Amino acid sequence: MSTHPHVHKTSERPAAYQQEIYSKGLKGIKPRFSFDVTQWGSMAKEILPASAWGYVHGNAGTRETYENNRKSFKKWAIVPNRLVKFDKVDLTTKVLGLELNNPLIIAPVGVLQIFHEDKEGGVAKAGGNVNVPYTLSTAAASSIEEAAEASGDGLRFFQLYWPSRGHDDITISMLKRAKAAGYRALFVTLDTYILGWRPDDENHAYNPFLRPDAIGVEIGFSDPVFRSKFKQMTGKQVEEDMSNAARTWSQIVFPGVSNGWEDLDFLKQHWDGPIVLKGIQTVADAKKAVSAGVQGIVVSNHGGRQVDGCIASLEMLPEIADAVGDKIDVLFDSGITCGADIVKALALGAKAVLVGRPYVYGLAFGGQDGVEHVLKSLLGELDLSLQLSGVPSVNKKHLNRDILRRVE
Ligand SMILES: Cc1cc2nc3c(=O)[nH]c(=O)nc-3n(C[C@H](O)[C@H](O)[C@H](O)COP(=O)(O)O)c2cc1C
Ligand SMILES: O=C(O)C(=O)c1ccccc1
Repeated sequence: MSTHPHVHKTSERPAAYQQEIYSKGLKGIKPRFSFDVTQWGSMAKEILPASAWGYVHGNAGTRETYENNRKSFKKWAIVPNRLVKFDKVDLTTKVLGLELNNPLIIAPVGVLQIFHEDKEGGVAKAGGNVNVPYTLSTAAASSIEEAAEASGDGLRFFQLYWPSRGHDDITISMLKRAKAAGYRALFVTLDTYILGWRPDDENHAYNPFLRPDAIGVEIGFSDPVFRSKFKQMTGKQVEEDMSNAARTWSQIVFPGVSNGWEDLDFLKQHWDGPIVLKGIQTVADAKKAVSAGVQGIVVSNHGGRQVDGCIASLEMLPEIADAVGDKIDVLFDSGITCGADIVKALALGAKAVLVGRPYVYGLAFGGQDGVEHVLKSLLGELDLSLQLSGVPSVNKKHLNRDILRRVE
């Protein structure tokens, strides 16, 4: 595992985004995008076709898990400290053996072409420009190599939708490609071996993975092993029978059945680098992750998109962090909308957080620039919130539960 820090593009603290905006204001230049995080969704909704909006904003069942995620942040309130003298907040954190400038990671989201032509490459570039690692989804609308090229010297991770063991050859092929293309960690998503019950998508009869233009299956269509397997099965190239090929790929990466803990040895054999299990929700599973010898977990319920009626991901975070936080890197996602939410998740034990929908909204309303705006806004607010709460760094010795009060 390499411990080289990635390229540090800017020495400016994230809060400087605010000064930049005010300086431009003096010259009569108004900001291009709203700073009101509650508006980002509606700005995206105005632009997107109803099916695409339904897909990104949609959730499992009655949306209860999603709402629980949102409510869980309001059950904690920040309690600031006074007369704490320090220069600026140190936002750096060491995760998976990598020095991150910021405790923020771009969550893997599939089929970004639906939202903007800048798609995966634009998001990866935005991340690189603001020192936020990018995670490429297996369900991407760009190939592993294409996204890597766009990402350039930006830090990037690969998210695996893990085929059943009968397709180990395809899994190995994806892992090899990701390694060769410079992805530094493997995020294995455990909660989505099939898509959840999603009324928004069902109402639009819309599965972004099974579009006639086959834009969400790029990683499969560009995979030499999948291509030759498909040829063997059907006698055809994928381009000659796109809908059949897309369905076949989708059944491989969403097989409907989970692999088991015992199968993780296989991934460890074929991935030379850190492995993170995404979708952990119990202390028992977190402990199994430690025993399995992986480097990290993401405490996540997939943003409320998979199982309805679930506990908020944030509710589970403290006990999971207490149980395994000193042994592996505990990351978090599901429901983060603003800088203060990031403060809370970090204080409750996460070393870094992933965000999904906020940046997808940014992509929809502003392409790469919109994503940059969202990431800079989240980081800017995080920076100022900590400065104004008397918290000099995101290190656990400064940022921990002492800064929060439970306020049911
Ligand atoms: C439109 C959409 C597509 C997603 N696609 C993937 C994916 O391909 N792989 C994955 O591991 N997670 C996927 N996720 C889940 C995110 O990685 C993340 O867990 C979730 O969005 C976090 O919640 P948040 O949106 O509230 O930040 C997707 C989420 C959304 C909203
Ligand atoms: O929508 C999702 O949550 C998801 O994981 C996904 C992404 C792309 C295609 C299908 C499912």
